[in-house]
Amino acid sequence: MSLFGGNSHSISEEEIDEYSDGTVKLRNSNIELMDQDILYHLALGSESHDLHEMFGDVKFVCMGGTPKRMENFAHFIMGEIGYKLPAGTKLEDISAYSYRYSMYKVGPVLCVSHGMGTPSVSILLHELIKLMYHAKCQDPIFIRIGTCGGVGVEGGTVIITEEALDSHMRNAHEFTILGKTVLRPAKLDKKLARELKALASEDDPYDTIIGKTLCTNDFYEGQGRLDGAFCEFTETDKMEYLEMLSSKGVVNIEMESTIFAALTYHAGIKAAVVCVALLNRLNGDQVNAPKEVMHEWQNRPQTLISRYICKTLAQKGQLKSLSRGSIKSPRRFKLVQQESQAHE
Ligand SMILES: O=P(O)(O)O[C@H]1O[C@H](CO)[C@@H](O)[C@H]1O
Ligand SMILES: O=c1cc[nH]c(=O)[nH]1
Repeated sequence: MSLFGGNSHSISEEEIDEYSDGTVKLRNSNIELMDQDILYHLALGSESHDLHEMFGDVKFVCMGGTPKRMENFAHFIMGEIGYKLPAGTKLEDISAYSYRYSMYKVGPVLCVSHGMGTPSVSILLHELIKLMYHAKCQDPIFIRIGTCGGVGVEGGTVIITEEALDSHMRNAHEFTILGKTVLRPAKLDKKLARELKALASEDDPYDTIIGKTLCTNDFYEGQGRLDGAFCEFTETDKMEYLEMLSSKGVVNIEMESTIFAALTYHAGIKAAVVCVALLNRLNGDQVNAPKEVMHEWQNRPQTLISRYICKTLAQKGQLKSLSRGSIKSPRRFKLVQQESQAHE
């Protein structure tokens, strides 16, 4: 019997046909009937802003927990794809006046902070999916660039999620809608995950692996930590739990992957989750690596995603046009191309 019973709505073959022009179709007919759609938490609206003009060229929507990480990523990707801002302008936080999320646009790349945990990511995804719809974006890809705890995996390792599991080990996300439980499949794009893995280089001074990710609703008790304000289990209980996770192929734990996978899949949008481990949970609970070390670690998923974006744009012949003739780091990109071809 299907995990999703009668209340799930996974995409059928006919529905996939709906997406064949590449634009994002909303599965909510109410939106079309509204005079305007206010994307409240992004400080944008379908009448107050020309969303097609502002965002119609977006191809990659990259998300991560903190505003600073996403601002850094925006600057980094700008250099990598050689994007030049119009003269006299600087990178601005488009959603600054929402005081909720931060959003930066670098040509076809949107960089958005999502906060911590399911409710925060869920609200953002509803509004970003509607933004893609209003802007008539074609085939956007959503990528979460995060941090996590490794399970048998050392700090600094980059982990690409192949399957997101909830705390009951289901490849699904549980919603409560009108007081009823609705389970939706939490499917990420397997081909995209493999493509990302192929962009890891043997010269990278760290490992990049693919595995299952456990998504929890809490950082402390929910992830089996002994160091929260409360703890009603023993160290032995914790280790048995982590070993059980490991025996089922779980390599990391974080807090957004199932909702991210479930909502993007429900919208027919290809998605991936790439996180760097901040510690190996088999060795402890406290995140105590030095700040500079953690900062460098957090660049690693960004490097992988940048390789993917550069490769995709180059394949479409769009890399040079972004920089109006000058690719800032051609040597680096050539290297990346060689690496990915070698892996293919
Ligand atoms: O680094 P980010 O993207 O915030 O993700 C991870 O870090 C937070 C916990 O510290 C959780 O949101 C978890 O999923
Ligand atoms: O252990 C960790 C580290 C980062 N993020 C998490 O959710 N858990």
